[in-house]
Amino acid sequence: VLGQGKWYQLLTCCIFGNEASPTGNKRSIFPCLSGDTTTATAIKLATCTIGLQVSYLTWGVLQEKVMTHKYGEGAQAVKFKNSEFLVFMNRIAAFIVAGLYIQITRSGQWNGPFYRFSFASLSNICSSWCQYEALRFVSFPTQVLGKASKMIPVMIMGRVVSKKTYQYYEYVVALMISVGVSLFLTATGSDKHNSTETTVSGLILMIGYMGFDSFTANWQSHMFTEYKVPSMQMMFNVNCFSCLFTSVPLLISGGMTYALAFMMVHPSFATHVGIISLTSVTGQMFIFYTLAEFGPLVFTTIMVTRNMLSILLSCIIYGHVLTSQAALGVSVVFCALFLQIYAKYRIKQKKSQQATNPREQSDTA
Ligand SMILES: Nc1ncnc2c1ncn2[C@@H]1O[C@H](COP(=O)(O)OS(=O)(=O)O)[C@@H](OP(=O)(O)O)[C@H]1O
Repeated sequence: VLGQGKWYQLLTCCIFGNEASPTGNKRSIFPCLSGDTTTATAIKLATCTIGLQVSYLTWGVLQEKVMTHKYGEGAQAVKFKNSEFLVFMNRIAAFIVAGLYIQITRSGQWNGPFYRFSFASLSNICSSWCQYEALRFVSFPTQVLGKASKMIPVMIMGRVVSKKTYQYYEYVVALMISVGVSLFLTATGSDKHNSTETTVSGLILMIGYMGFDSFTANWQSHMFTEYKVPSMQMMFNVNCFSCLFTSVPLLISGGMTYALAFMMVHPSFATHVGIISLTSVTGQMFIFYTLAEFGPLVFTTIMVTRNMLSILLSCIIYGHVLTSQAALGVSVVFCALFLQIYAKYRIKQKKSQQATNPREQSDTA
């Protein structure tokens, strides 16, 4: 009787999960983007890049505005001082949207043990915490510069988490992108006004950020391949744990009461938070779609080149001239991306040649 009860089923699903459906993660968030041809893959990749760029560009600008803008009039104007609340709002919005999507499309497919999603949630929260804490010891531009080399830890973590092996050219590409983005960011003045001295604590927190961040993407990718988890279920499950992990400290510290009272007094703050959460939701939809379709390395490449592309775009729009160092940085990054595409094409060509050759031999025989 116990073995057939609803609660028993729920418990086993949480611990062991359901059996993976063979079409699991093929149920895409963006059903219009289907197909495996080169053109279809290129369209998917372009959509992921644009989606991540637009979402996180708007998100970044608004988040900075909310944290630096003073709400209220004259001498009574005050700044909002609780970044943890913004992280919580982003997670709860993502949780609600993913839940509504699953409910409306009736696509609930509970693949994989539920508790295993908590690992990605915990490491994501830890990476966010390290990132915000590091800003007390290193300047924001220095942090952005440090993140430029994030592809290498993602590759190392890929070996640890999923025993993934990378080709030599992929390490070369990662190194070239790290160097190119760093060259570009230092040339465009992104590392000027470095008022905060970089300390050992800052360095340790940045290493912590890289470790947790690379674990998150690799673990999610592992869950996608191992259990065929659909992207929206990943978003729902990870954010379910994240809501729990972020709300408890907020409630204990009184941050939740402070933030809700701030919202009541300054309705424009509530509007800003709503818009940030919305951009965070679209950002997460693109994160999980990109991870499911292309894996953690491509996802990190898009995120790493994100800052450079946005500065480059503003230079093009406003007609700013790039310094020779910045131009060199952009050239190195584009050469690396070209090298990656070319190497993948050559490998694919070699594989198809190897597959067709035996048939040709048997035909002639
Ligand atoms: N894999 C994965 N899963 C879920 N969420 C993720 C993931 N990677 C990045 N993020 C969230 O995206 C926000 C921007 O992250 P980063 O600052 O690390 O991005 S960047 O690499 O510097 O561009 C940031 O959001 P906040 O935590 O709300 O600040 C990250 O938590």
